[in-house]
Amino acid sequence: MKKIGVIGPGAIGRLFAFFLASAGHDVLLVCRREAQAKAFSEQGLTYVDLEGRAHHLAVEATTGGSERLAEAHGVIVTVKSYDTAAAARQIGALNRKVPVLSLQNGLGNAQTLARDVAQEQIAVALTTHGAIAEGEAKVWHKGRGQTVIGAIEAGSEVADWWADVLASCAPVITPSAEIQREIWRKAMVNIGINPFTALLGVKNGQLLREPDVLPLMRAAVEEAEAVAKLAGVELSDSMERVLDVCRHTAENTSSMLQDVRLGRRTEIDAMCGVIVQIAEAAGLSVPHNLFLKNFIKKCETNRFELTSLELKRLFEAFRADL
Ligand SMILES: NC(=O)C1=CN([C@@H]2O[C@H](COP(=O)(O)OP(=O)(O)OC[C@H]3O[C@@H](n4cnc5c(N)ncnc54)[C@H](OP(=O)(O)O)[C@@H]3O)[C@@H](O)[C@H]2O)C=CC1
Ligand SMILES: CC(C)(CO)C(=O)C(=O)O
Repeated sequence: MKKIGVIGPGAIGRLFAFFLASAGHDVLLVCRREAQAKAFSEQGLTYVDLEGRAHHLAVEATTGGSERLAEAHGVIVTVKSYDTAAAARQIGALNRKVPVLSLQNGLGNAQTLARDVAQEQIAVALTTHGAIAEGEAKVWHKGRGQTVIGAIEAGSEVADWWADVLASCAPVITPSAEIQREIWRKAMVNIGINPFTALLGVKNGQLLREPDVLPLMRAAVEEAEAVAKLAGVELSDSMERVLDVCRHTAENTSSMLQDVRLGRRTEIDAMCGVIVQIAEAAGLSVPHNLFLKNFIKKCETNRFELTSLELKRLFEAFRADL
């Protein structure tokens, strides 16, 4: 059994912490707020399974960051992409080699971790499990998913180490020798779903019933596929995958819709933002991704919801002004 630190015990961190702890691993939840660490220490971790049954486990939690992580055999990063740099610094301060797993969405998390952590220590996992955090110490498991794991450095054994640790507890772990490709594939799905659900205020499945919006989703995903190609990753059929995920996660409230509803920052910069950045550097026009990036930013500061016709007209006006 291993001692595993989880930096960022929000929805997905709590879900995997529960999987690990219930398989007998020793889990340390690394929080950034004292109130959260206190809630875990006093109430334990509550996991509500897919049938709605609640399970409680005692867990260790700290705001002690690097000092308390000193004993960990491995560290999982489950902060949002814009907080990855802070988590990387905490791991870098350990000053020793420890297997690290980025269990996050978005483009660029592994590169951010690699500023403070040796590349050979870093693995990335992409998961389609769905989880919603409630309060400080409870998580609802909202969709059974699959998890793909790969190392970012060829030849590194770090992904096998993590696959072994997680195989005992998290359902369906698939090792991948092509993790960069998986990261881009997941980004395509997030670009095709997340900003649209957030702007319309709808669950994932509703997008399938929005004829005014489906062409915008397709165009955004095709722009992102062209940018992936510039980055050396050839993808095809991304829109079909988007539609498939909408069907399979029809009742999900996407993470971006949850964020805007709660007045939190979204991960748009690590999705459409990266697409815009790479495209601009290469002189490629990506109006749909630029539109989504700009309007999600507006939505973060001043929440609004649009009808699909309003969204279509807003994009047409935006494009005419470019
Ligand atoms: N939820 C889901 O179903 C899925 C999420 N993902 C991805 O997983 C990642 C995490 O998402 P999710 O769990 O939903 O996000 P949450 O916002 O629920 O959780 C993130 C947590 O990280 C904490 N945090 C941020 N910085 C630090 C730090 N330096 N030290 C300690 N804690 C920190 C936050 O603390 P605070 O409470 O103080 O803000 C918050 O509790 C994202 O990239 C997301 O896209 C992927 C698949 C599914
Ligand atoms: C796959 C999807 C779209 C599921 O909701 C997701 O990853 C998210 O919400 O961030």
